[in-house]
Amino acid sequence: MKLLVLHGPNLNLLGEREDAAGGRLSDLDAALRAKAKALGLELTIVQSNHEGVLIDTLHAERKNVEGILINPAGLFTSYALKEALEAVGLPAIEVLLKPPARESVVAEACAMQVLGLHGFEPYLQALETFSSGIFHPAIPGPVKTLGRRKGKGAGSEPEPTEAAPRPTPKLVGRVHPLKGGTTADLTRLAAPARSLARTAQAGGPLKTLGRKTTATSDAKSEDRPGKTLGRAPKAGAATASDLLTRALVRQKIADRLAGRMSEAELATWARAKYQQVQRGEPAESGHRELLEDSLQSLTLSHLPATRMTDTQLVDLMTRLEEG
Ligand SMILES: O=C1C[C@@](O)(C(=O)O)C[C@@H](O)[C@@H]1O
Repeated sequence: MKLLVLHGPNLNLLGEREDAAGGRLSDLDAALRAKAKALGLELTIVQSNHEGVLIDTLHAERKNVEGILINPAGLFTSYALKEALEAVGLPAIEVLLKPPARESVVAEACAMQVLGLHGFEPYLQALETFSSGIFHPAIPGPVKTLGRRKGKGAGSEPEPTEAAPRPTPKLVGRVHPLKGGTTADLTRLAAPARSLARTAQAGGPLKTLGRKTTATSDAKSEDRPGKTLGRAPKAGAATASDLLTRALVRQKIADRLAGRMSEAELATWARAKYQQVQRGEPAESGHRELLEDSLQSLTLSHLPATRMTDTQLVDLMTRLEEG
């Protein structure tokens, strides 16, 4: 598998501008090449301080590679980079050695985001995720198995046909572990990627990476028995009309199917809702996992590589009805 690795502005000074535990950019590239060799991946690595060069590289390499690993660095809020990734339509993972000061826009066009605190681990993690085959069309994705654990081996699923879309990969919850987080929090970001790969290989529903990264969200995000639907958990939190329910998601999908909402609007809504739930806002009791999985699929449903057809949207509505 061939991958494009993009390093954004100032990463040429990695290890010089700050005390980076992992070393300099040349060390990072050496570590990436060694890991890629071990995993049987081929890398094209480009660093640039210029947004346009990064975009031109994406365009130029789009037919030569099957995936993109990008650290946009200070360009993490670039809509131009985000749109370039969307235009290219390849599975992408955003890697940031340190969590950014604010939400990454580039992450909106990526299937996953891997954040780190020390060393080059998030980059290596991303390579492992690519090599797990999770983005490969032969692996059945959660569009079919969402919310239902079939326990089948990947080999028992039929190969997707030309018409069948690629599996929907999962997001790393766009988390900010530095806000009150510790190194231990970040270790928890690394572990689920391995479990995700294993789950993908087993053909089961994919796990969320980086979900529940802080103690607070851990505590809040569990479904508590007896929790009343629609009760606002605290002042300033979600109101009943904001509450994430299966009916609400079904309504949004219906709006999209009826043309009242565009593909991109549905994806943006799903992303925002997913983030709210990750921050601990309530979801319909007993259905949190199905709702989170549905939002993750919808978040990616407008991207070429992971687009959901109308039939799949209807199928998802049915699962939400049954679930
Ligand atoms: O330049 C960088 C480095 C970075 O991309 C990282 O990988 O830690 C994080 C960005 O927020 C910052 O602008």
